Amino acid sequence: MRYLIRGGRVLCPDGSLEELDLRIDGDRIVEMGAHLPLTDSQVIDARDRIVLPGLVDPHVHLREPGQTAKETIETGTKAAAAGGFAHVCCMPNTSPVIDTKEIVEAIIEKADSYGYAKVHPIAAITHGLRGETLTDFAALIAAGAVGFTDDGKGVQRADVMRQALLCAKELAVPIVVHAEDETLSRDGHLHDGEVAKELSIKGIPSEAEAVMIARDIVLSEATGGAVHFCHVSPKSAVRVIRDAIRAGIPVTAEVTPHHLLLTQEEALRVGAWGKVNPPLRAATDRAACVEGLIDGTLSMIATDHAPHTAEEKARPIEASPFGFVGLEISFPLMYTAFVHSGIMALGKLVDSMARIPAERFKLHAGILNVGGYADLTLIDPHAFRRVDPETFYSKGRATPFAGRELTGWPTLTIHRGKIVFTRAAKEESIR
Ligand SMILES: NC(=O)N[C@@H](CC(=O)O)C(=O)O
Ligand SMILES: [Zn+2]
Ligand SMILES: [Zn+2]
Repeated sequence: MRYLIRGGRVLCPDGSLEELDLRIDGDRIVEMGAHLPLTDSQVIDARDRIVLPGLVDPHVHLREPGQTAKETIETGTKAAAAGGFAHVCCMPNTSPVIDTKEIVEAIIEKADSYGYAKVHPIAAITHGLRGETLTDFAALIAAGAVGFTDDGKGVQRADVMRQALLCAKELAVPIVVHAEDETLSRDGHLHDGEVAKELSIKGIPSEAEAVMIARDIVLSEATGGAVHFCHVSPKSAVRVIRDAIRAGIPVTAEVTPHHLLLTQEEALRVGAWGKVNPPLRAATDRAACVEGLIDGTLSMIATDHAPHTAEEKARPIEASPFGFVGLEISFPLMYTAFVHSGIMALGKLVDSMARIPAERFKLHAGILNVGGYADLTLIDPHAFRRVDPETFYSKGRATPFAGRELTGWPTLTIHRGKIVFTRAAKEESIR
């Protein structure tokens, strides 16, 4: 199949927007230029659209194998396509845990058979996420794993983390850190602040996250093993990561749209739909995350898409699991808050949502160029729509952003030369 994507403003690798046509042949971009001839290609009208590289999300939970009432590889990758993502890294806290090469291979194969988006498993650091013995990193990488994490839990033992970093250095992959010291976080449900106090709910202090980040920076420096910090949320953590990067220690970090845009007060408004780990914190923490995004300390945006069933997220806060969905609204959330508002250049946002995560996990993705894979996303920078969880492809419905008016919605997603998502024209602007 040949497509001619015509008349759009294309985000070029140097960050500029240029009115260019793109030709796709098979799974590749074969031509980019002004006013390309039709030559037996099917036209995709991209006037009034911005053309971006397919986005890359370094942190999603697809829940397969084992938790298919929450999500499946099929529904999760459909949600990715609807959010403009061509690549997602999936987390290993499934059941069974992604700790064998057979499970890694099965996930990749299944995702490829659907073809909505590429899935790159991040395998477990330790068997069963028990925090004790390392998995077979080399075998898991050979099967397609792009990093290692015990996400959902922090690796409590420093000796185990040091060993993991030594192996990671040897194999040139990052250790992806969910930072949570359980001696400080245990039994907590919300940020340890005013709202938790008001609701008489046990809190999770910022230090539970920051002390483990500080520990792993020290271990990264000592071993030379690379660390990627997940979903950074407290001010203290942003500061120590910034210092570590300045000191040349091989660390990177991601931040979520929810930690950039929301605070602990959400619990009063949306209850368990705003319960997430790490928790939505204080206004000073949120401001520090924004500062970290702007200055490049937090160089990647991750959704931490964490679907649960409607029943689970309808429970009272203390009985509900941590996490909510994000894939289908992450780009419009970020675009509206940071680009439409004039705070950040589009090129920088897309770097943080495509090029930089692709580089970190060595994915062939994240920029538009001739000869590269035809993974791309058309964005409507004009229309405003409200977030309506009922329209999600994900099985998850919970999000504290329900009802928000956003712009910058993906209207068409192409993955490996195939159209994998189009937004229905009837979903027109509300403004
Ligand atoms: N973020 C969450 O609140 N939940 C995640 C686990 C995690 O990312 O730590 C989940 O798997 O549900
Ligand atoms: Zn986590
Ligand atoms: Zn996660």
